[in-house]
Amino acid sequence: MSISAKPKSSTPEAPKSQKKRRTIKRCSESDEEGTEDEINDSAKPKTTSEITKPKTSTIKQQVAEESSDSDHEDEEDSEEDEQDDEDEGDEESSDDEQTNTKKPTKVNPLTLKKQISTKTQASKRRVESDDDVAQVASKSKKPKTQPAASSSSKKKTAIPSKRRYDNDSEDDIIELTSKSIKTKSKTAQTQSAKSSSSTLTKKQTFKASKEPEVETDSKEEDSSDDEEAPNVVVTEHKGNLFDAPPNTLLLHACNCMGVWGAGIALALKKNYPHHFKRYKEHCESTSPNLLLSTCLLIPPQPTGPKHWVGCLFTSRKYGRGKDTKDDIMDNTDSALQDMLEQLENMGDNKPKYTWMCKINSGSFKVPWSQTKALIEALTFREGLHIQVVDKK
Ligand SMILES: Nc1ncnc2c1ncn2[C@@H]1O[C@H](COP(=O)(O)OP(=O)(O)OC[C@H]2O[C@H](OP(=O)(O)O)[C@H](O)[C@@H]2O)[C@@H](O)[C@H]1O
Repeated sequence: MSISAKPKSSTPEAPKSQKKRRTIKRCSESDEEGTEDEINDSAKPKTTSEITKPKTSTIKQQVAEESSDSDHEDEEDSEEDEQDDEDEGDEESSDDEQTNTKKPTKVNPLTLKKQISTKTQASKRRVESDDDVAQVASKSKKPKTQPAASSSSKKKTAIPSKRRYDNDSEDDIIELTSKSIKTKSKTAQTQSAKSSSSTLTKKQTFKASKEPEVETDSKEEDSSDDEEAPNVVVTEHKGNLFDAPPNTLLLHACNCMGVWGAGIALALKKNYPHHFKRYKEHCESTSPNLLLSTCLLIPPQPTGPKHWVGCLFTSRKYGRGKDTKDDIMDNTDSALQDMLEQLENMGDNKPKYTWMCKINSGSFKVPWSQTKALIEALTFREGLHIQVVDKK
């Protein structure tokens, strides 16, 4: 099977030479709450391998960064100050250097779509492959600039995940009838039906509308590789992210420093203290370099809103030490793909809905249109509708 590497750039000649891929342990593994353990035992997905996913992240050799964010709480300032000691140069010089040493990240949506589709399909097989390793297993370098790279160059490493699911919470969840979601989903399906005849037209279909597989066994793998997964569908509306129905995944962008100190992250910290605790513990137990470009899915907690919180590690630091826009986009792409892989491996235990704020568009200062285009270029075999909610 030929696996195409995910293109991270329209300029293949400019490899992101300083990036490496690593494997990290999922956050859920670090859960120490007895209740959660019990829940996990009782609500364990069908097989361990189903909740085992290849963990990937991109390590960026830390070019001179500095961060001196003063917008955060004292304890967070302290943390950042510690990090500042590791940094050198000011924000501008850091950005300049990063810009000079890293490739542009403009993505060709069509190329990306095709290659991501292939990658996603390949990743599931990798989960069951041979590479179960310890928490910090080295990974092959992510071939972000080699669209035609061989499968070995993008090989991921499967990590046994002890992901926990709050079965009680899910039992409590009422079958929701989010009219807007259903209406938009139907619209997406309709659009898909109209566009399905053209391979060049972006598909917006969900699994329910997927045509039955008729391939023979011998061709099953090849046909799976060739099968074009539907694009992730994004719709937007005004509102409060926290008004999502139960069993919704709330996605937001995070730094890797264990700090939710501003913007929607701060609001999450106040409204979802247990989720924040999980996030913080995860950051404290894992190197920022390993967290970057990954996604942490925190299930509903025993108390508080029955929401999942999805932390997309799109920047290593925050404030003035945040990554460049190009790097944030790059990291966002990888983190979202990581999220999709996890969702796929969850099977029926995945969150029912997915809501997102306009990630990266606040503190991280990346125009929302760029992030949105990136998300819409993603594909997901089971189909995914992300409702973007913004207060403004
Ligand atoms: N209740 C609500 N419902 C719906 N939308 C809401 C909302 N509240 C705010 N928004 C909008 O949500 C978007 C994102 O804006 P944000 O600045 O928050 O996030 P971002 O992704 O640019 O940056 C991430 C870093 O910001 C944080 O703070 P620190 O790094 O600690 O400094 C993190 O920790 C990360 O590191 C903006 O459109 C806001 O209008």
